[in-house]
Amino acid sequence: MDPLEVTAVLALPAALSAVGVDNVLVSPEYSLAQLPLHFAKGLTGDLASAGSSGHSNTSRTSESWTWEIDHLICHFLTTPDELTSKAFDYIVVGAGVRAVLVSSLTEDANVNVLLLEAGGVHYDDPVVDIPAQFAATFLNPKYDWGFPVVKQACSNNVQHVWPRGKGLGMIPLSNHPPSQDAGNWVDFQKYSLRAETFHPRLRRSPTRSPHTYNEKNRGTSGPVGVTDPIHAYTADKVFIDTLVNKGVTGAYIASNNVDPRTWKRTYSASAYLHPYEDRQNLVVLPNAYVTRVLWADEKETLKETSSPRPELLEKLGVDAKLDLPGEHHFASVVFELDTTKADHQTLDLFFNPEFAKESIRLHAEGKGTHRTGITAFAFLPLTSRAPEETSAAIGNLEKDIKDRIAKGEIPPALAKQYDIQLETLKDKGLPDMELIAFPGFFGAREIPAPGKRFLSILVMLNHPISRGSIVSCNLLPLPDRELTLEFFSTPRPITLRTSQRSSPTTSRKNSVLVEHVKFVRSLTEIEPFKSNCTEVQPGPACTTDEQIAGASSHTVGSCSMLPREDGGVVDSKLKVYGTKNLRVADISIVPLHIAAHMQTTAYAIGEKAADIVKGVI
Ligand SMILES: Cc1cc2nc3c(=O)[nH]c(=O)nc-3n(C[C@H](O)[C@H](O)[C@H](O)COP(=O)(O)OP(=O)(O)OC[C@H]3O[C@@H](n4cnc5c(N)ncnc54)[C@H](O)[C@@H]3O)c2cc1C
Repeated sequence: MDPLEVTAVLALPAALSAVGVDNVLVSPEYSLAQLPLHFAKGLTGDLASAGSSGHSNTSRTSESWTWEIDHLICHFLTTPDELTSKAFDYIVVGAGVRAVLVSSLTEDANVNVLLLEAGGVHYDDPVVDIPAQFAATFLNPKYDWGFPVVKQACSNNVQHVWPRGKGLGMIPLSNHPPSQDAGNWVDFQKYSLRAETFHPRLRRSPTRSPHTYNEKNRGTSGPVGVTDPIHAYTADKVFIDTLVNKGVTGAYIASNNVDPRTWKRTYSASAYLHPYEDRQNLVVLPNAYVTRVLWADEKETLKETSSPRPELLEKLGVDAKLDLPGEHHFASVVFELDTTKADHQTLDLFFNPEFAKESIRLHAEGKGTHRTGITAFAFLPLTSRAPEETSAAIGNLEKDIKDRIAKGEIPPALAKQYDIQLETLKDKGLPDMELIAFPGFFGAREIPAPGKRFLSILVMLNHPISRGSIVSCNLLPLPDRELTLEFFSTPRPITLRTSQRSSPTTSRKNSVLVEHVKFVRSLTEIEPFKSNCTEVQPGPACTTDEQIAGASSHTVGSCSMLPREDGGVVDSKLKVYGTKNLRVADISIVPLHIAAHMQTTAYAIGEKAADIVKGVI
């Protein structure tokens, strides 16, 4: 069969259906995560209502689609009607990391690019710009799609929600170059350095844990501003000193995507789009939800996203290969801080409207807590928990996987991934467990009484064994998806039998993640955690593994760059197999999870994609 050729995209409203193209870049891959639904309510103070300057707004329901675009924001934004008469060399769908590509392609004034973004524009929006407000975007429909996922018995039938960025430019905050297990390190380093300018901290606080960095791994002239935090929390010191006293290394103060000249966040739209709004060859249309890519022969259509399950896509007349998205599994343990031991200033203070208001005022003067996001992290090898127990557990896991491969329960492509993951888990130098010291309340259950201060330790699994799925249920009028997380299931659970406390019935949930949660709970036996922190969630009443089980964020791999026979969706030039001019250029091409948050990798992908699409490499 001849490769499929893209001729147009179909976006809502219907007026856009005739937009012609030579090339199409498709992205919209959403990551999975579960976050406490109430979380964002408290932290914003009155900021949410102070809110965005209201540049654009779209309300979307399954019945209606409303357009309200404010033309005044900047001239490169346009309306659907203006577009129908134009032809473009490239149509880019989704303005996450693809903003990098758009900026690079439009350097050539002869190349016309249309960028269609389903969300709105957030320039000059304090919720986005102010670093300490990062949590205010979570599950807020203005910034976050917040997809509900299918409830599953293997994760206690909890209703998880899957946050995904919505709007012009991906806006993550904490900045973590991955460990060197991330594939081609030299290539990665080249492109990630190209994206950032690192600003070392202007002033140093000798009493707090220092930020350390290797100059060779920091960029000096890229568009994304990154700095080490001006402000570190007392809770960070409690966290880091406790890990040091426990004898494990890997805790540090991380950098944030913040420009210290303005103390505002930098994100892909502010770095790669806003500065180029006078380019006549760039047309950006926000609030444009792409529903279909139209092929030249008009016989076949491809769903706007993902690499769904063949049997379901058959019903939709869509040809697709594999669906194996992976996810950083996630849980949290919340501790109340004892303020008689130290003046623990945490993000909980934003629950107080007066404090929140004063913080906004201070930020405008370049002062105060609003300049900083999350600061303290630790990346630890699985083996740092309890070396002997852990290596026995990894042995059990390996045996379990091999048995299932022998029974034909695990497809060959996934078996290859498991081989790599098992080697990573065994490696004493590579991190598998990530701990985030969140200076405030970040729990999945009830909101705490006002006035208290908290330290939440977020526990993330860097190399999860489970795989989820994203399945298209219908194409039009609006796309609908079935999102499944499959936490603790691959497809049936793979267990680590390390805990003496676990009975045979509870061992089903005795996953690596649960072991990590137990590690965090055990920190209360060590100083300074011991005197400063009392566990409130999941709380002392929670003693079985089932009760501990949690959820996650950061999905990759729904359009993996792999050989076709291993279930790959794109080739090494980002081209979707079997097509002539359709590419995917975003985090969904990463086939296997890495020990880092994803934005640095996403920017590296964006920078390299620009070289690929322009034919530089
Ligand atoms: C809540 C949350 C917090 C995070 N925090 C961090 C962090 O602190 N540090 C870090 O390193 N990483 C973080 N990440 C991960 C990081 O943000 C993502 O890995 C990264 O944004 C992925 O970039 P992307 O371009 O692939 O996708 P996205 O950034 O999700 O961009 C996809 C874009 O496409 C648009 N879109 C989707 N469907 C359509 C359609 N049909 N038509 C048109 N447009 C469409 C969406 O609205 C969105 O703007 C976080 C992720 C989440 C969800």
